[in-house]
Amino acid sequence: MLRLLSKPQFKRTIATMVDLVEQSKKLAAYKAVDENLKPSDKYIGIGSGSTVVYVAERIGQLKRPELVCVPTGFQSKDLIISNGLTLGSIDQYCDLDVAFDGADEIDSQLNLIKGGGACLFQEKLVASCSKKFVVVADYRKKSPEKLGYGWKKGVPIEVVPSAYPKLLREFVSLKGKPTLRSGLPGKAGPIVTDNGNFILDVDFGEIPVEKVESLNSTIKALCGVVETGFFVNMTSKVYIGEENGEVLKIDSCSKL
Ligand SMILES: O=C(CO)[C@H](O)[C@H](O)COP(=O)(O)O
Repeated sequence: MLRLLSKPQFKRTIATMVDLVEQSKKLAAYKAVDENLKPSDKYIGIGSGSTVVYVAERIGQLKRPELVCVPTGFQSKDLIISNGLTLGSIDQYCDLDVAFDGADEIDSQLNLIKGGGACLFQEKLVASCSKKFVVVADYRKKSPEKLGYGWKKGVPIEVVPSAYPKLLREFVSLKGKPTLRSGLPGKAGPIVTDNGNFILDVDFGEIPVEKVESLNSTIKALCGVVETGFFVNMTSKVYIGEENGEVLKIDSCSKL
């Protein structure tokens, strides 16, 4: 029988759910750092988002002043500095030992959708400069069969501002539903990325694992596209914090 929760009960339930998600992010991030940051590593990529906050926190606790951390955007730079880590930039250090980052969705081949925080270009640059790309996420991000199953906001695509009207048309021809990401409520008009570009969120519905790579290539070939939020064949390992407090570790041999 359906029982309605009182307002305080509802608030407590939401608070418990939020705690559970935060806890799972932290457990995944700590384990990923502990298992992947080797004593010989020196150059580290630090991604963006709320899960990577715990990656930076953990690395900060290790007190390794020799580490140089390369950010994927403004938030990430701030995280590096506030955790007492040494900041580098990708144009100084383009040969990284390992990069840690979050994801918006993960399929069974470890393809990702990223860019929920509008940092996808620099995230992909840093990931592609890293020997190992380690993803940290909570249990809500798993969509083994189809990207777009859990993540309903569309695939983030960073575009050159002057090209966006032409790209809106082209995404419709590709059977997508594009939306120019708005800066509201903080800013009237579109979001402007750390690279001075716009973000189009394009809803392609649910995308089967075997179609991700070709869709990504088609989008990349359009004039005006800077980068897509699909990360294909890039992920070395994924650490997922589960609801029960365990951390699921997946690599290319043990797919999701
Ligand atoms: O791609 C990203 C930002 O552009 C983030 O890594 C992604 O949105 C995941 O963020 P969170 O850890 O907060 O869920």
